[in-house]
Amino acid sequence: MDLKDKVAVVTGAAQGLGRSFVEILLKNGAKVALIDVNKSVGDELKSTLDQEYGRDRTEFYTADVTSEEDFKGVWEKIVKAFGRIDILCNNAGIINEKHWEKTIAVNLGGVVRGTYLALEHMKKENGGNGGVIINISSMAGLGPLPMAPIYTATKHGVVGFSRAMAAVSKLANYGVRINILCPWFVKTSLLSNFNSEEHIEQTPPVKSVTESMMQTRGCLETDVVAKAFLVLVKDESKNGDALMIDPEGAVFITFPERAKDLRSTPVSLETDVVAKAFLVLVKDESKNGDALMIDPEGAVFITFPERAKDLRSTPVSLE
Ligand SMILES: NC(=O)C1=CN([C@@H]2O[C@H](COP(=O)(O)OP(=O)(O)OC[C@H]3O[C@@H](n4cnc5c(N)ncnc54)[C@H](O)[C@@H]3O)[C@@H](O)[C@H]2O)C=CC1
Ligand SMILES: CC/C=C\C[C@H](O)C(=O)/C=C/C=C/C=C\C=C\[C@@H](O)C/C=C\CCC(=O)O
Repeated sequence: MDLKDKVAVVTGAAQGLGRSFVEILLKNGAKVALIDVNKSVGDELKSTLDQEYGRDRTEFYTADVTSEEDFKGVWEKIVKAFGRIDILCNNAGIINEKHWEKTIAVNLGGVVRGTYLALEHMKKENGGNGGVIINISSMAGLGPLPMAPIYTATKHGVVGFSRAMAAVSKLANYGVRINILCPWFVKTSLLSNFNSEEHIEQTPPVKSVTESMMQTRGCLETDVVAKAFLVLVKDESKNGDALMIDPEGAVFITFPERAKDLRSTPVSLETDVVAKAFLVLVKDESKNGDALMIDPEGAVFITFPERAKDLRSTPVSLE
């Protein structure tokens, strides 16, 4: 995809990764509508971008992605102002394990809302021009972070939802690609706020797992993650793909095509199988964090990769 004169929308655009996605889109010739709930920081960025790129390349809109009225309202303003939207980056996200309903509303609800708004505008059956949607997950969307189970759940949800919607778009010939970006820890205020504020109630051993991960392998800079984002925007062969990036580089994840393709261990059951399967999970005291899948062929314990890094993948160059 050539980005010259294309129109992009980025949520959570005022700082951190969202700001880096805005800047790499501008550097590649696109016009960008910035959406963020933080008006003061957003206005400040808009004036900075005006000086560097000119006033006609960007607009800033204050909106909360958890609000249908807000998000839909600014979406309609953006279409009116720019005439079209070709790219959407659902980037807005928070981490707060105590106020977990809000975390789910922003990290998953906001992605769902943005994806649906974009598909209604972009899909060819509605007279749209097609386009691409990049949903920002995390490596916590590929492997569980013990100190952030809610955050992990929302990021796993972004991966599952995006892969399912990419399949819908392909089957229905929407002409819209939907891809997922899964970064390691990145130096932004989300990460620093998380470390400094009491978002969660965790025992020391749980906290040390995450802290040791950052200490041993470091954190990414936003501009490196933005290069991975650009690969997902521009590569028109990618739909339903997840690009994972950590200090060792970027790799496309190879997911099993179907649940049946996951590695597994059979479990014997007789009649009344679903209740029997339930009882196995209740009674077997060796099981914790285990998933028992049951279908007409029987019941199997799924063998998940221990860590995101253990998933099959294909390296990609970001130069
Ligand atoms: N920083 C990290 O270590 C990683 C971050 N991510 C994800 O990347 C995305 C961006 O994160 P960061 O740049 O680190 O965070 P950040 O906190 O630096 O920036 C997030 C932006 O989203 C905005 N925002 C928050 N809630 C919103 C809402 N309801 N409506 C509209 N805007 C809202 C904030 O005002 C802020 O400007 C998030 O989805 C996060 O989960 C993924 C992996 C690693
Ligand atoms: C605690 C969350 C802090 C910040 C959230 C940040 O926004 C983010 O999304 C960071 C994600 C980083 C994830 C990094 C690696 C995840 C690996 C998973 O497979 C977890 C698996 C096990 C942890 C121990 C290990 O050896 O990897």
